[in-house]
Amino acid sequence: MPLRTTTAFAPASIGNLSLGFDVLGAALRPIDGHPLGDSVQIAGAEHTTLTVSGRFADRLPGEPRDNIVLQCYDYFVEQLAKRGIGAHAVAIHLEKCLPIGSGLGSSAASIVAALHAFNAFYQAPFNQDQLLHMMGELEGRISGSVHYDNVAPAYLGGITLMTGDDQQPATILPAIQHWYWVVCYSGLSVSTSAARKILPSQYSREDLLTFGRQLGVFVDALYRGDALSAGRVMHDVVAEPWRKSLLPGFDDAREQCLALNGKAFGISGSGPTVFCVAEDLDDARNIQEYLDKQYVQNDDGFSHICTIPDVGATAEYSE
Ligand SMILES: Nc1ncnc2c1ncn2[C@@H]1O[C@H](COP(=O)(O)OP(=O)(O)OP(=O)(O)O)[C@@H](O)[C@H]1O
Ligand SMILES: N[C@@H](CCO)C(=O)O
Repeated sequence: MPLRTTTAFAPASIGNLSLGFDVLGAALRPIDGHPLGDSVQIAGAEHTTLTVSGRFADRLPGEPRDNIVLQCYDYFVEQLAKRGIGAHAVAIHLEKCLPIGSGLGSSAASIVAALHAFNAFYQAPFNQDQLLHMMGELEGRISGSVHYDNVAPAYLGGITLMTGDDQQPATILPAIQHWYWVVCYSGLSVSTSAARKILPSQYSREDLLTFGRQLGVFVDALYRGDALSAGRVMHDVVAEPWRKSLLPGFDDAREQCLALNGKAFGISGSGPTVFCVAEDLDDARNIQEYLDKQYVQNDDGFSHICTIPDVGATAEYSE
């Protein structure tokens, strides 16, 4: 059967959700209907090439070999070879719409779109958990340590809980259906690897107990649809106290967004994007307006009001 041109899309995501450092993540879909994420197209070719387009394509490494998408291809081909499957040369095109170092899971969206597209192109040699494991490995190369809290929601959709089990790296939790998630990217860039290096290597017993309690309460609250309890425990004792120094205007933004009826406020992934949960669309619009005026620092910045989609990455074929 001839291999058909394949295009995959993977959405932006929030890592950590404040209370779940490295173990919770959520996919994002703007309510205005415009997709927020990266796309990768694969077509059969004589030589393997990578081309790029999209709003943030000019911020990618100049050398194609340094692009994580080409590294995904090499890794995918290695894994195919282990199963005795030969690879074809392909023309790869990345549409890079997420800003790099934004906290919106930009590298994860490229990785997920690429590996989902390769897998679909080769007619699904890997199952969902195997592919997710590969995505985590590639994300680890970029950020300095393997963490799934962007690749898992970008691939699976929903709110995901990382299990620590290679056989099934993530499981999907129920989302609070009426929550709006306002995300605002300031326009600055924060390197995930640098934002991990500034964190302490050890934490106090008090922080350990807070982390465990919050995570337990949050998961229980999601299963019971208890928005009040879920929102109340969204506090970050692991990263935010250290990372907020990298985010100009963070404390003011939190104070104002909570005063505008925000139910929880925090850093998206390693920042500088922040998120605020609102229960009402008018509140979400007021919060967005405030963040656009006060948190955005330059022309690269933007904001969206989002919900959490049930579906993560998608793939389609064309002739
Ligand atoms: N396709 C790609 N998309 C994003 N980053 C890429 C890509 N290819 C290579 N890179 C490089 O990977 C690194 C990504 O850095 P980092 O992990 O800080 O960003 P990020 O994934 O965009 O962040 P975040 O998860 O916070 O959105 C940068 O050095 C960037 O140049
Ligand atoms: N959990 C990761 C997410 C990075 O986007 C971190 O906070 O370092």
